[in-house]
Amino acid sequence: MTLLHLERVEASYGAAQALFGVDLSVEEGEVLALMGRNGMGKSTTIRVICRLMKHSRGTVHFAGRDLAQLSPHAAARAGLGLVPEGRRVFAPLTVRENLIAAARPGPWDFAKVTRLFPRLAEREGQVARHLSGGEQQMLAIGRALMTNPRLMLLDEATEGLAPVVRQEIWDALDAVRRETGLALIVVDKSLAELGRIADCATILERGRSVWTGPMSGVAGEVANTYLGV
Ligand SMILES: Nc1ncnc2c1ncn2[C@@H]1O[C@H](COP(=O)(O)OP(=O)(O)OP(=O)(O)O)[C@@H](O)[C@H]1O
Repeated sequence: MTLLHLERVEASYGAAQALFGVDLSVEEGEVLALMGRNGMGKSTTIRVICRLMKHSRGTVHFAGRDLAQLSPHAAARAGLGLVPEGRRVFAPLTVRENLIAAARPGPWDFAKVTRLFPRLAEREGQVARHLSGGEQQMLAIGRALMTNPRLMLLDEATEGLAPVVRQEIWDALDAVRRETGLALIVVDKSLAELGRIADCATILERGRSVWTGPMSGVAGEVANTYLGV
């Protein structure tokens, strides 16, 4: 079943149009890599899906529902779990408080999230501002999982982290998708790491979807033309 479907979506920042026609679909249990060079509209697309920004044209449907009139809060309640750019956690709260504050009913709870990220279990009483960057990112992912989303969106979840920590996060996401079949949209610069986890890809160029296909197709001429790699 199609979980998320965007058709000819356009969106602007004031007078500056950023999206000119984004089409994408995510099926239940599917991992979609949203790709494109810098400034091509990936984060804006994520914002539109999560209702942090309104679209001016086109349609956004999630689980059969038109999202046009939804607030960000209502979108979260409808099952969209965002891990935003820049590791947003509540700095003065402990790891446990951060997780519990996000909790909504479903299979993901404190025990399950801390089994996925044992480092969070070890630091459950520590305030978030004293965590390392990687631990803060694990906490941001943990918070999104605690909302028990139907679709989790990760915008540059491993940016700026050491390779060993990146690996730990990708392994955890891989386990989430294998064990629970949670659908994901992942934005990341690393083609190799996306190749490990994504089933399919949509590539944006200047705010438009220009290529959609299986992740294995993002190689050779496609990667060269649209991603410059
Ligand atoms: N807050 C903003 N105000 C005005 N324009 C913006 C704003 N944020 C992004 N833009 C513009 O919208 C376009 C798409 O930006 P967006 O951040 O969605 O791209 P991106 O593909 O996520 O890029 P990156 O890989 O660099 O994060 C760009 O031209 C960008 O300059």
